[in-house]
Amino acid sequence: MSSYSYLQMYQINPKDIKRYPLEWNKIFGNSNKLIVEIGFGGGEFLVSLAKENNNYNYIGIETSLTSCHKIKKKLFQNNLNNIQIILEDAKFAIRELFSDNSINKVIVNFPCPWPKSKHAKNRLFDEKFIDTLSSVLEEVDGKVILTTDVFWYASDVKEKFLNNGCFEVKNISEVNQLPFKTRYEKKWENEGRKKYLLIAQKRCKKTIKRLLEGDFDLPHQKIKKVDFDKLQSLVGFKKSCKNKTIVIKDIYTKLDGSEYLVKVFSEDEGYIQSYFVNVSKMKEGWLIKLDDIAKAYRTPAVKEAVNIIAKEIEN
Ligand SMILES: C[S@@+](CC[C@H](N)C(=O)[O-])C[C@H]1O[C@@H](n2cnc3c(N)ncnc32)[C@H](O)[C@@H]1O
Repeated sequence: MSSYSYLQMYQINPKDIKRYPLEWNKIFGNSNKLIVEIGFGGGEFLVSLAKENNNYNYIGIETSLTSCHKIKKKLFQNNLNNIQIILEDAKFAIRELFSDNSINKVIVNFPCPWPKSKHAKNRLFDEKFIDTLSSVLEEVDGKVILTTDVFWYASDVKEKFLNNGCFEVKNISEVNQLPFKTRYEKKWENEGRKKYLLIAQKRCKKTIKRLLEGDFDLPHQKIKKVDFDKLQSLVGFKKSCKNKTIVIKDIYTKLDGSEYLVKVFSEDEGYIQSYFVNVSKMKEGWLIKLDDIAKAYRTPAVKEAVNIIAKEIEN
């Protein structure tokens, strides 16, 4: 296992990252091609794939902490060091943590289709995510392999890949079984459902704009004096502008009044983070900064939150 401290099996600590996207070759300690599975669930597929073929590096991305715990056990049991696990929303992780032209295959097995139109925003494959894929997949050879039990979902994703203009998409085909059975495959088999395979292959050169570009210094501001009434009245503050939203939920005070913690929720293009901004007394004036314990990516909304708090409370 590599000595990179920001990737301790699955929890990335943005505080330790000096450069985005991540340098996966250095993390794995070799230059093998990358295969990413999104939503690996029980991890059956990813672990079997990594056991079978050691010539690739594998990355699993999941939003479920339980799934990450489960796969971690399997990695230890099988002594596998060619898999890294990321606990994160794949739409964010794939865009911010992978450079252009860096992933050989993205595999998605039985994603939730979110059938109701009011839930459509939760579907993994939307126009923006497909645009991300058009940049991070390897040119010419890079592929997305989707298996689903829902035909309309496969058709919908196919149309989105075609509309993007960067992909050659094969006809949706019915498959008997995956090379390694997943929990959901078993579940749908027991219900007698069919399985559909969609393969989209990248056919262009593309780059996209990322949130985590530029400077990653700890966001901070200094002011001479604090207006404490204004500070207390910040609870409930909300501001939205240019794909960013900042909401202040609460303020906690140290008993001696020398330090305040402002609880913030912020959103960049749909990616939500929650963290504290620290307001603390210095020898001269006050320092407003992202709190040291915050595990927040230093996105534009996080920087904006620090700037807004400083501006709003200055006396
Ligand atoms: C229906 S389950 C399928 C699990 C597994 N692939 C299987 O076939 O058994 C979908 C999985 O995707 C994960 N998931 C959903 N949205 C995600 C996202 N945006 N990023 C990463 N994982 C996601 C869920 O936590 C869940 O474990």
